[in-house]
Amino acid sequence: MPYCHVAVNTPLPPLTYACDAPLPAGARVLVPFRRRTVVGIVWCGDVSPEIAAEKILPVQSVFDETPLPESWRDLAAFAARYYHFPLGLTVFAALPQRLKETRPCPAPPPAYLYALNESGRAQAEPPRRAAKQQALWRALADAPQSAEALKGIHKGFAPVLADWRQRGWLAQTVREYAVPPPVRTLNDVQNHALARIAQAQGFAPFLLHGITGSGKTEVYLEAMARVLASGKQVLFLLPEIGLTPQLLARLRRRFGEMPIAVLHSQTAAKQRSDDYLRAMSGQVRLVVGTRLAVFTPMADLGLVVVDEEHDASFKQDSDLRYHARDLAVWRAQQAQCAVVLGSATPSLESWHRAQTGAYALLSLPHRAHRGACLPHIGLVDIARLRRDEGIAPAVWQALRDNLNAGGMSLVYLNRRGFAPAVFCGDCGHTFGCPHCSAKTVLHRRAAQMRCHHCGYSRAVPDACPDCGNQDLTAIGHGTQKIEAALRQAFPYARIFRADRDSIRGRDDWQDVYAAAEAGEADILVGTQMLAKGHDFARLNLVAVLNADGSLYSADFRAPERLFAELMQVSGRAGRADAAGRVLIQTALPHHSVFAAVQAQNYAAFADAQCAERQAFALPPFVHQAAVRADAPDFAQAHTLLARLAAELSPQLPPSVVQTGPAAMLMVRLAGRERAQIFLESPSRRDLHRAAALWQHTLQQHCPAHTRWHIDIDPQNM
Ligand SMILES: Nc1ncnc2c1ncn2[C@@H]1O[C@H](COP(=O)(O)OP(=O)(O)OP(=O)(O)O)[C@@H](O)[C@H]1O
Ligand SMILES: [Zn+2]
Repeated sequence: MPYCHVAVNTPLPPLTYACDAPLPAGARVLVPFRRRTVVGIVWCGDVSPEIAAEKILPVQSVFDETPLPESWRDLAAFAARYYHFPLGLTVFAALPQRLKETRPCPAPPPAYLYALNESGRAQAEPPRRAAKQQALWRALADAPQSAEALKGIHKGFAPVLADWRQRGWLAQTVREYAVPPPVRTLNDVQNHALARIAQAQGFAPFLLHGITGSGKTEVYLEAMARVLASGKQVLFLLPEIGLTPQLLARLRRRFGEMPIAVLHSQTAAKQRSDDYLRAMSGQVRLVVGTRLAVFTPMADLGLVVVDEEHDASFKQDSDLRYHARDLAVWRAQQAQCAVVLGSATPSLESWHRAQTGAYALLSLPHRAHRGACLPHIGLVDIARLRRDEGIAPAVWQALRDNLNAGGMSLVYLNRRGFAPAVFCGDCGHTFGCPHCSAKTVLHRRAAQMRCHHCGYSRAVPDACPDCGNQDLTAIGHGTQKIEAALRQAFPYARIFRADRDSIRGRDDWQDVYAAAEAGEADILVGTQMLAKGHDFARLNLVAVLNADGSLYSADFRAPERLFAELMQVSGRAGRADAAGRVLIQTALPHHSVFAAVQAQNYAAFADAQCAERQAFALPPFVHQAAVRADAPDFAQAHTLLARLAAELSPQLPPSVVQTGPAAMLMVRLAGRERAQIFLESPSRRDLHRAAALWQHTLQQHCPAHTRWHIDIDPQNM
């Protein structure tokens, strides 16, 4: 009897089942597991059993679906190995919801074109009184028609079409999509970058470093167009908030009716599995999405693009802690195609690779729109200044002047809610989250105090729980409070706020965009949502209200992140004809990050940071892994790691340095306290050996109250 290995959604390695005939690897099956029936993916279709044959249960049923291709299985296997995460869990993390369910998930039918065939033409037209049917008939006699086109002629076309097809009057062909001609001509530097990408043979990683507004997106679009025109597939990854209606509209403009799979966490389950399967079968050639889209099976991948490659949202911070950019590069290598990582402020990891020659560097040093230049960046020292509603007098003045002159302004702060802290002026009581080492944030409209880390919320207290004082003070400013202050100061201005509270669905975005794009907004107030990727011609003033927060952080990536954030948001100003101006409020105007931001010289900043990282033996000069444990009580997590560290230390490869255990920067999260150990080595192989050792040990020695995980290339401390 044949046996197979099946990956199921558990930490166990693939399990052995019996089957009637060898099964194709990648097939979706139902298998009995712990007295339930679960979905599994056949990992090896024909194996010899390692356990007694009578103990092996049979596969219950095999879905009649196309198996997941080998390239996809290799990707999942690689991710499981690299991130030291169980294969079964990795496989299921990479599948869309519908494919994890115990029912068939048929592939959606391809898009067809319909036309009358010989026998159809031989029939009489429908009678005149059925005017709509007659219109359908004529269209079908005229030329092949898509379902959308027919719907435009007659909303109720479907039953009519079905009837005619049944009578054998119709021919149907799978619809082919051509790539429309380019919308605009690229400038010389864009063309140069495009040519390098287009000429690449085999695996070819590029770092496209282009300042904000330099036309990187246009380069991606043209590189994508060439690959799509050749019939191959393209994977285009963007950060969580880069997937805006504006970008989708740009893709539509460039690629016309060509189907695009758009995959992100908010895509409806049915749509996601449909798109997934369409990409797998090659029906859809262009896949656009956030980090999870990196797992889309694509049979004929010809190009991978990662926009804003430095963005932290490409790294998943739970379960399978993968970095979508890094997996994207791996996929390009697997498919032997080009991969373009683009950014105005590349991650130091990618920059370093471009410096050492591992990636080819392409540069777009100027803004693309003729006449647009980089904005002027000014610092507003707020250490000694009195601020009114969190805004310095110079910034108020600039906003007022710009409003009077008919300009559009963006007020940026990285803090949603009304006020970041509420406290009691009498006894000093502050309102922390009971589950995290964080303060709760006041959301005034919802009349709640919320924790932005775990989602805890409570009603706004009437009085201080310690001393009964009813006069509680809200300190600091969130987007809601700033919006209120701006509305009061400029009652006639058209003000829009965009943050995760005000923007829930696509329509909310659409409203803000439509207004901003049409130049019908005077002031935009918002968080990172507004900082990235947008291109509003009238926007000529950016005010950054709180830039300093992260400079007090102990995370060595803080300056890199702040620089990127400030360059991004500054980059929204002056992208078209209006000259741009940026004002950054800071209490630390002499900090070196601000000098670099003012100079708007990424290369100089990156080289200085790299020199520092090298001196302190930090990434990208060493590779890191974090081993973390969390428990109800810090001591439990700490003790476990300390004990195992002492045990494992003599077994580690000599190049691996092990530090800790120490508390995570935010110790308490959602009721658990967290400790971590860092493993560092200049050798990837040694690091992986050490991580495997830890994984193996923790699997055997972790007490029930403690959870653990390994984070390879951790981005958070
Ligand atoms: N060759 C060109 N000729 C004229 N205008 C161009 C050209 N390329 C791009 N643009 C325009 O310049 C602006 C910036 O282009 P694009 O959005 O592609 O830049 P980007 O580098 O992707 O921007 P960012 O990273 O800041 O989001 C857009 O308004 C775009 O339409
Ligand atoms: Zn919390």
